Amino acid sequence: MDLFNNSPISNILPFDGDVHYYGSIFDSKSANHYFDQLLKNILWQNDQAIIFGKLMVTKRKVAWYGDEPFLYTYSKTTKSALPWTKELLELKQIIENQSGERFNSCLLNLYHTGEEGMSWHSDDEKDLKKNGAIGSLSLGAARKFAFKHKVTKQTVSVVLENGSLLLMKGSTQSNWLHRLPPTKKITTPRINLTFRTIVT
Ligand SMILES: O=C(O)CCC(=O)C(=O)O
Ligand SMILES: [Fe+2]
Repeated sequence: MDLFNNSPISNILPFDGDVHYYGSIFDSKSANHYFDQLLKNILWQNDQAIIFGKLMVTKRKVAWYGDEPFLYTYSKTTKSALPWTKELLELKQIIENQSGERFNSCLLNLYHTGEEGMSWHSDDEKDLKKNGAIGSLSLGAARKFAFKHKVTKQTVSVVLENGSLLLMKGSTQSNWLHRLPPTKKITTPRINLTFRTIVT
């Protein structure tokens, strides 16, 4: 772990939200270790999405883990959380220590290449704690991540590096959308973990 590169940094949003980019919190050896373990040990499944009113299977893979078999509903599908793996519990602990927040669940995404991304949305489902923090850990290929204000349409973007932590909190999800834009320039995979709090 890089203990010298983790001082709380300033808010990257100009108003109406709180987003902190910590940069890489792991050296590349640990980041690669976690990437390999997660690729192997997570139960990756194709996601479903409603696109132009039609239920489609996405290329991106997802997984859902938590303290309890929490039900999480989005895009009209409901998933029950699987029990934490050893690596996920280690990562949860590290991110809780870094951020000073507590989480009870984690949604994982596997993007095989840059051509897979995620379109504009906010993580404001009713199962999630209102204004709860979301800790986002990125492993593998560096990808651009963008925010767009729901009213002013102002955008802000940040590159999420291998081993990096991004913390979204406060009113961010109420006021801003975010997305992972697709790009043909990146041909290698990326895993993203978003640690969340489900209301119990
Ligand atoms: O892949 C990412 O960095 C973001 C994923 C995301 O926004 C989500 O899972 O809600
Ligand atoms: Fe999200």
